[in-house]
Amino acid sequence: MSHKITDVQKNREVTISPATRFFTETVEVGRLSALSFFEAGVSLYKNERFYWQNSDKTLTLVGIGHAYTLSNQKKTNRYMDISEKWKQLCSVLIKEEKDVDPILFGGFSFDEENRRNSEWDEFPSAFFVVPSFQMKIEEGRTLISINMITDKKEAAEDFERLREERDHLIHLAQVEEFDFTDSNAILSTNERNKEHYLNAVENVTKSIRNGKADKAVIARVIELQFEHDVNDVSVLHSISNEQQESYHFGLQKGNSLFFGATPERLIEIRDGKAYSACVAGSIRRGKTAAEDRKLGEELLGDRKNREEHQYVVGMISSIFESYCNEVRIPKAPKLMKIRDIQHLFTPVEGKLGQEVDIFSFVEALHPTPALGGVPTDVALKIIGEEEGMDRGFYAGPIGWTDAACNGEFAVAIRSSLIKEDHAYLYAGGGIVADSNPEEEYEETWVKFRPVLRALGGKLNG
Ligand SMILES: C=C(O[C@H]1C=CC=C(C(=O)O)[C@@H]1O)C(=O)O
Ligand SMILES: [Mg+2]
Repeated sequence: MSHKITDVQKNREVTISPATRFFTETVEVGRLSALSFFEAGVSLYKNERFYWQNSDKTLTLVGIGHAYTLSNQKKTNRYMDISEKWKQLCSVLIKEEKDVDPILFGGFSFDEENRRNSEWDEFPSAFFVVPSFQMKIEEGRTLISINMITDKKEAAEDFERLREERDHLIHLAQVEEFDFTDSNAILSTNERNKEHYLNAVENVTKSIRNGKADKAVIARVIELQFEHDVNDVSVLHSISNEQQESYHFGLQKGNSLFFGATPERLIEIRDGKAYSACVAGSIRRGKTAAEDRKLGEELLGDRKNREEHQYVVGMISSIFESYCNEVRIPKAPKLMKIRDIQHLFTPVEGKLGQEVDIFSFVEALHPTPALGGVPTDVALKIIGEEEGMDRGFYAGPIGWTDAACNGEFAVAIRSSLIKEDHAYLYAGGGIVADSNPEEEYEETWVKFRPVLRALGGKLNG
């Protein structure tokens, strides 16, 4: 059994100096389960792991250990701050042709202006990690990299120890029989404050009718208490199995795991093109195929839902028009049918005229009116006044980038924060002039379902 490489790990807080170097080395292995690799890191890197799979299932990432963390405590300039620090690190990257680009993975809080004491206290306004051990599964290939950032002149020995550790993790992932089906027994479910939520929706519709805003997304939280600490890997396993159409993510920090299965891409940059998605407007799935079709038709023709959706299309398309050439946006939304819910969906794509920093795209897009509202600043103020909670990383951008400026961020909805034997689940909905509080309340239950099921909770309806 190898041990944790503490002297290498200590370097994770180094600030970039003229001596700093960023080493990476990749090996290709045979097929290896991503969650087995994640779990192989449990004893030595229990709270320093992440997991990501895109909705197309063409990319899976696992990170174990922190070669470096980037965080930001400030309210302003957090996107460019992370971007600049990452660029500095990449400028001292030493890699060979065969090596995969190191990944920076993490996310941003929803709104730094509206933080309060809460379950999110250990999450700063931005939190990103360069993993010590990085797994990337793409195009049928499984690539494991070591990343090491150091100021030491003589780093060969440290690197050799990381190689031993890597081999140990790969071996464990290959042979260990991990139990992914560990069930999490729930002791209680606390809706916190239903009345508060219903009143908030009522107040927001009034404000909208009075012309204060066009739309604002109001969310709520439910809290689960478990008999034991929740098993992180079994939750990730369950959510990935059940939510085939969504992005899957898990990010550990301190004693917490933030995880979810979101259908909503914020931005992807790939080969000089940018992709986003407008996902807003919802209805439940039908019990039969015929009822499902009928509900889908109803959603496509529903004025309130079309209005919720159109604000998102308006905002995302105007950002794309300013960043891209050849912007393509279908005229009318389609249906996105996922396991528990149907949404109105409009894909957006454009060609980038020049290299665009993915963080500046994230900054321009976040929050879209699918999570914030219209106008954005007024909606954020309304959310701060009416919701009465800290969204933390819920509804914020979560994803990855690499040294070549590629990357993808999704919107962290259908998500939950697990803290040992507690879980906090978040769901919200777009409120417009003729929204109805009870109907919105029901819609949040449909949105809680994926995460509630993954946590072993009972489903409402
Ligand atoms: C804010 C959430 O969903 C957004 C995304 C899709 C549909 C939405 C809606 O119909 O209200 C919301 O705008 C959430 O799931 O917590
Ligand atoms: Mg809605």
